[in-house]
Amino acid sequence: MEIAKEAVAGGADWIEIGTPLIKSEGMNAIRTMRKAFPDRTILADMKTVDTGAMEVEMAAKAGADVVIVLGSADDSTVLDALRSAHKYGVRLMADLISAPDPVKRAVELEALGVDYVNVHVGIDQQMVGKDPISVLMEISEKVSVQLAVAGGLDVESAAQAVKAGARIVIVGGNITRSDNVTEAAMKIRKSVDSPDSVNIRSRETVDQEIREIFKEVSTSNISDAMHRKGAMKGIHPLVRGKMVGPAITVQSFPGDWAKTVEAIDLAKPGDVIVIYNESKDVACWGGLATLSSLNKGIAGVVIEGAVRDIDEVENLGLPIYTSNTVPNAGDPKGFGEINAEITCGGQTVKPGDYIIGDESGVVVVPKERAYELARRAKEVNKTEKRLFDEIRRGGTLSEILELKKWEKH
Ligand SMILES: O=C(CO)[C@H](O)[C@H](O)COP(=O)(O)O
Repeated sequence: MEIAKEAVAGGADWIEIGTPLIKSEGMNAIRTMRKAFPDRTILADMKTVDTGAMEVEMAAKAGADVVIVLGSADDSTVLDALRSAHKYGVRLMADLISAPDPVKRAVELEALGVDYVNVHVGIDQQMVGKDPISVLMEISEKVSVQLAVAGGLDVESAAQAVKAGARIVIVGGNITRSDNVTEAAMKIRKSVDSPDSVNIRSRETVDQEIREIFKEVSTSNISDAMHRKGAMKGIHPLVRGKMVGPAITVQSFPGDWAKTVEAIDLAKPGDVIVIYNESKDVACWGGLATLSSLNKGIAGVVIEGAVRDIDEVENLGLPIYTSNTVPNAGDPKGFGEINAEITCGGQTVKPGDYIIGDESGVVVVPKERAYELARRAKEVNKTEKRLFDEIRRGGTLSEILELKKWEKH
C-alpha cells in the first residue's frame, strides 16, 4: 500500500496487482487497492491459463478494471475470459510472456478481440538477458490493438518502448524496489511523456556489465542470489578492499611457491588469483609477489594457505583474502598446476569463474551463470535498499517482512 501511494504520487496512472501479491493475499489485494485508489485504473495480473470466465469474474467483482489472461492460454480460455469481461464491464489484456511465437500469437489475440496485448519478458527471463523491446517493435508493425509492455523497464527502455509503439508501460522492480519510489515513478513518467528527451546509452559488453554489477552489490547479496551458496569458508580479508574478477587458479603444494608466483605472469589485468596451498605453516605468498601483481594490474588474491610480509602487503594495498599468516616461506620447487579446477575455501573454483571479495568474505560465481547471478544479486540489492528505507522510517525487519506469518510451517 505504501509503495502504491508513493508511485501514484510520482505519476503512475495504473496500479498493477502483481501475480505474487494475488497469490499471497488473493482477491482481497484487489479489493483493498480499489478502495484506496478509487480513481486509478486497477490491473489484476491473474495470468489466467484456464477457467478464464471464472477468474475474470473474481477479479472484476473485487474491483479490477483490467484483467490479464495468459496469451499462450488456449483460445477457448481467452474467448470465455472475454465473454466474462464483457459481462462484468472490464477490459481484457493478453500477456505474451513465454509465448513460443509472440508475433504470430499477438496477431491471433487481436483477432480474438482482446483489448490489449502485453509484450512481456518475465523476471526470470530478464535475468538471462532477454528484454521486450525488439519483439515489441516487430509486433507493433503487425497489429493495431493497444500494446502494453513489461519486463525490467527503466527510464531508458520505457522511452524506447513508447517510441516502439507501446501505449501502456508497466514498470515493476525499477519503481517498487527503489529506495525512493516517488522519485523513481516521476522519472519513468517523464520518460514516457517525453521519450525524445531520454539519452539512450550504448550497451556495455556482457563481461563489463557483469563486473559493473558485481562491483555495486555485496558478497552477501550474491550469496542470497545463489540461494545461500558460493561463500568460501575460513577465508578472511587480510588487506581490505572490494575485489571483482575472473579467476586464474593455482593448485600448489606445502613448502612450494613456484606456481603461485608464475601465475602472476599468466594473469590478465583484472583477474583474481585463487590459490590452494595445503600448508597453513609455510607461506606461499608475500610482499614481492604482491608488488608483482600490482604491476600486472591484478584485481586481488585469494589464498587457502599462508601469507607473510604482512606489513609490506598491507602498505601495498592489493586486496588479499587468506586463511593464515606466518613469517616463513618455502622454496620455488615447481610442483602444482595453473588453471586446473581447484577447491579453495571449500568451494570448487574453475578458471574464469567470477570471484568477489568484500568485508564479509569471498564468494565464487560459476562463469556459466555469471550474468544471471549478477542480475539476480542486483535484484536482492534493490530489495534490501527498499527494506532499509522502510526500517529507517521506524519499523523493524520482522514487522516489515511479516516474519511470523511467513515462517515455514
Ligand atoms: O508480471 C510481472 C512478472 O511476471 C511483473 O509485474 C512485470 O514483469 C513488471 O515487473 P518488472 O518491471 O520488475 O519486470
